[in-house]
Amino acid sequence: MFKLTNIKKTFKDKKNIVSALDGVTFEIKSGEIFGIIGKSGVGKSTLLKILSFQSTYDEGEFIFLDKDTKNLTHHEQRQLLLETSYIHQSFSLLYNLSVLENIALPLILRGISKKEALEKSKKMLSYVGLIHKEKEYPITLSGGEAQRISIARALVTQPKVIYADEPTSSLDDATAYEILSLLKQINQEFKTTIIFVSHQTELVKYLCDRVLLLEKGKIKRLAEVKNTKELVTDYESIIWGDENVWSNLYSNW
Ligand SMILES: Nc1ncnc2c1ncn2[C@@H]1O[C@H](COP(=O)(O)OP(=O)(O)OP(=O)(O)O)[C@@H](O)[C@H]1O
Repeated sequence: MFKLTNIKKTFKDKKNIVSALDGVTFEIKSGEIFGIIGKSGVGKSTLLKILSFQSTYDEGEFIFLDKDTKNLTHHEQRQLLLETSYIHQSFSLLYNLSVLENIALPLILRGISKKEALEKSKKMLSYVGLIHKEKEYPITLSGGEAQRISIARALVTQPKVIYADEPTSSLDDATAYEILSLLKQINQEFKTTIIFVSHQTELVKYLCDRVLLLEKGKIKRLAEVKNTKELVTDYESIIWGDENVWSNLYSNW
């Protein structure tokens, strides 16, 4: 689905030239949950911005859905973008729209009638378990609820890929696992490719099929993770349950 070959990206400020990505080559397969990790400043955000078409690259080749992304027309780029969705650490909900309207927004922006958009959004709201919140405004939501709404909004357009940029960084552990379980469920049910950037290593191990470790703009390691396929539905069971998810996570890394 994604094929990057020798991607390079530098930033220039008044004094320095910073090599943010220095010859990065890898592929992401359709239906995969792919993690990107590394210390602060190694190039994770730069890579995610390139993968999600928010930033250009200086050298190399980036193929997405069999299309070379270098010389796309505005229309071609928009068509590719329509296959993608993004969830953020800060949820990025619009606070003057209701929960349901937030979810419907990407559909309305794509020209779908408000009636149809709201119907589809209600289904998504049920899917993420928050139909009782449809008339509420984001200010009333907990962090976990807000992220579920943001996931519903990402999913309502039936994207081929969801970019998840530190989506659990501002959540407590239990809620973070619930959110990752939801992403795992989405991946299993809809075959959505998920690209997950996080510094929370245990969560990366829980969620991802393969993980890319960046160091100073280069790939240090790219390997499969023997993650558990279980969905975490009950936090207590993680710690005290017979099926000890924690020990699976730790022993397989
Ligand atoms: N717009 C920019 N202008 C100048 N330098 C930049 C810019 N964006 C990133 N950089 C530099 O590129 C390097 C990689 O930055 P990047 O944000 O990709 O790292 P990161 O791994 O995402 O870090 P963090 O985990 O702290 O977000 C850093 O040295 C950073 O200072």
